[in-house]
Formats: sequence, C-alpha cells, structure tokens
Amino acid sequence: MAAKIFYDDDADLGIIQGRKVAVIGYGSQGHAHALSLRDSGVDVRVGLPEGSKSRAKAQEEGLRVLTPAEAAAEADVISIQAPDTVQRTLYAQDIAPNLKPGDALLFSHGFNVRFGYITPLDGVDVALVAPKGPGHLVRRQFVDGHGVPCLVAVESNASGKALELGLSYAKAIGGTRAGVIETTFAEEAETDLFGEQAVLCGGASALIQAGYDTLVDAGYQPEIAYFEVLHELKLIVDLMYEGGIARQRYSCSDTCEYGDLTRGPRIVNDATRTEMKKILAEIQDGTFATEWIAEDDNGRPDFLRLREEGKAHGIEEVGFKLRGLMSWVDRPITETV
Ligand SMILES: NC(=O)C1=CN([C@@H]2O[C@H](COP(=O)(O)OP(=O)(O)OC[C@H]3O[C@@H](n4cnc5c(N)ncnc54)[C@H](OP(=O)(O)O)[C@@H]3O)[C@@H](O)[C@H]2O)C=CC1
Ligand SMILES: CC[C@](O)(C(C)=O)C(=O)O
Ligand SMILES: [Mg+2]
Ligand SMILES: [Mg+2]
Repeated sequence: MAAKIFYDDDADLGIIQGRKVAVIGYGSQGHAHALSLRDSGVDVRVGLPEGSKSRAKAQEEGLRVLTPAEAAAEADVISIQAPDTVQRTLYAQDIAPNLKPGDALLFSHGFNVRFGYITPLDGVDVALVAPKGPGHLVRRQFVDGHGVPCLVAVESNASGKALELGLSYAKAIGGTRAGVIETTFAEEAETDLFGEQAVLCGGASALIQAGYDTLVDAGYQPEIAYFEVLHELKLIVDLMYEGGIARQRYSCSDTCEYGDLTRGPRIVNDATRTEMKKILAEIQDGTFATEWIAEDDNGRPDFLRLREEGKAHGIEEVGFKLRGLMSWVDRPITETV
C-alpha cells in the first residue's frame, strides 16, 4: 500500500492556533516544538518540574514555564516531550489527573503507548507527531524555512478530528514542509528504535569507531583516520541525502565505486543482516523496552559506563582538536535558537 503523505496544503494551522498547548519537557524535541509552535502563532506554555535545569532556558526565550501538572491543567493539548523513561510516572502523577474530556495528548515517540507503560484515558484524543530527526535540527530547519519529515498516528480519536489536530501541530513545527506520513504508534515505535540502534546511531557509530581503530592500529596517523572515516562521512551522506546512493556513486571515483560495490557487502554481510533481524525481533517482542526500563530503574549502570567508554575513545580527542581548526564545523547545540 502506498504511504499516505501530507504536505502544507493538507494541514490547517488554524486548528492548533485555536488550542492551548502545553509542551512538557524542554530538551532536544521540547524546545524545538515549543519555540516553533510559538513562532507559528500558537498559545504555548512549557511544563517543567521545580528545579529543572531547563527552566532557565525556556524562560530566557520568553516562554511561560509552569509545573507539568499546572501546564496540563491549563492546556487542552498536552505534548509530552520528557524522556521516555520518565513518561509513565509523569503521566500518572501530573497529566492524567488534569486531563479533561476533549483534551488531546500528543507524543513524539510511541514507546510508552506501544509497550504498555501508558494506557491513556478514554475521552481524550491520543496522537503522535514524530519528527524523523534530532530536535535541535528540527528547530534549525524550521528557522531556515525548511522542515524535518514527521510521522503522524492516531491511537484514540475521541473528537473524530485527532488526525487533523496532529497534522496542524506538525505544520506548526515545520513537518508538513517536508512531508508527514500516516502510521500507527506500533510502526513508529518499532521502526524508530530499529533505525537508531542498527543504522543511524548504533550501527554508524560502531562502524566509524571500528574503521578508525583499524587504521590507527595499523600505524596510520589518527588525524588522517579521523578525516577519512568520520569527517568525510558527513560529506558522503550529504550526497546520499540530496540524491540517494546513486548520486554518491556518481560523485565518487570509479575506483571508489568498485570498492564500494565489492567490499561493502563484506562489511554488512549475512551475519550483520542476521543480527539486524535479531535486534528487530527484540524490539518487536518488547525485550528491548523491558531491558531499558529496568536499566533506568536501576540507576543506568551499563548506560553510564558505556557512555563514558565512548567519550574516552581516541577518536573523540582527535576530533575535538581538528574541529577546533574548522570554525564552520562546530555549530553550537542550543535550546535558545
Ligand atoms: N531527541 C530527539 O531528537 C528525539 C526524541 N524523540 C522523543 O521525544 C521525547 C523527548 O526526548 P528528548 O527530546 O530526547 O528528551 P531530552 O532528554 O532532550 O529532554 C527532556 C526534557 O524533559 C525534562 N524533564 C525531565 N523530567 C521531567 C519531568 N518529570 N517532567 C517534565 N519534564 C521533565 C528535562 O528537563 P531537565 O533539564 O530538568 O532534565 C528536559 O527538558 C522522547 O519521547 C523521545 O523518544 C523523538 C524524536 C527524536
Ligand atoms: C535517531 C534517534 C532518534 O530516534 C531521533 C533523533 O530521531 C532519537 O530517539 O533521538
Ligand atoms: Mg527517530
Ligand atoms: Mg528515537
């Protein structure tokens, strides 16, 4: 079945402009949504706990900051942009008690609903507007007049207009400039987790580190290894982003292309594809969700150790030094754009 894709002309900005929106959380996605909603003429407030380090950032941007419970009570569209691991408690303690019939609950990832950590109350619309990109770039693209594609899904359609509401919200954050695909919470949650684990973040980071280690262990200069497997990857991926893998192959040499075609499948081989299927199965049967929630409940010991090991990898120090000599590369990540 062909994907149903919505663009600017398919969405009515007036719907979200007529609602009171609470964005709960002001991190990567939350700041992008809150600022772009405001810039799109929407009545928006931010919900953050007392003592949250994000409060000052939101206030610096002139946004009104309330507690999550106050924001949920005041608004009629509650957009949950807190970390997936805190959402079940946040929903039970601060949001559910303040939901009224006719309200709408929006997510940007289907994790908690798909894996059963949140079962929304009857009588409210429950929808998903999931940007397919990091929040800081969702905001950067919006400001630049572009947009990051989104997925939209409706879990509960109490008003009969939940899809229209989701599309209107997506338009306000720039999503319909790029295209918004209709899906389900399950399809969004499962494909998003697979993409970030196997390809975009897990797969790509492991590939870069392994390539760097291979060159450095063989005696090549770390700076050359960094430029070869990390810096240039962005330039290669830019060509794929602009014109697909075919454009990357067009722009690179025939020597490169022959090596790409014959050696690439030795790196991503049958064993890799088998592992990808196992990773997808662990997502689909809930193994990953259970493991991650338990890890978080236990204080994240493995997560924190692995994060520190990643920061200590040699490629980080070399990259820090080289990026410092290319003023245009290190664009600051900020919540106050
Ligand atoms: N990161 C991304 O680009 C993407 C994220 N998503 C989804 O967006 C959602 C948000 O993720 P992300 O933007 O990465 O989150 P971040 O970790 O970047 O930010 C979380 C924000 O929530 C705040 N927060 C923490 N606890 C609470 C609480 N109890 N109540 C209210 N606010 C709280 C944090 O404040 P403090 O400063 O105090 O920590 C921070 O402002 C998740 O569902 C995620 O899967 C979807 C697409 C991409
Ligand atoms: C790729 C990671 C992501 O899914 C995203 C930026 O889209 C996330 O959860 O951060
Ligand atoms: Mg994603
Ligand atoms: Mg994700």
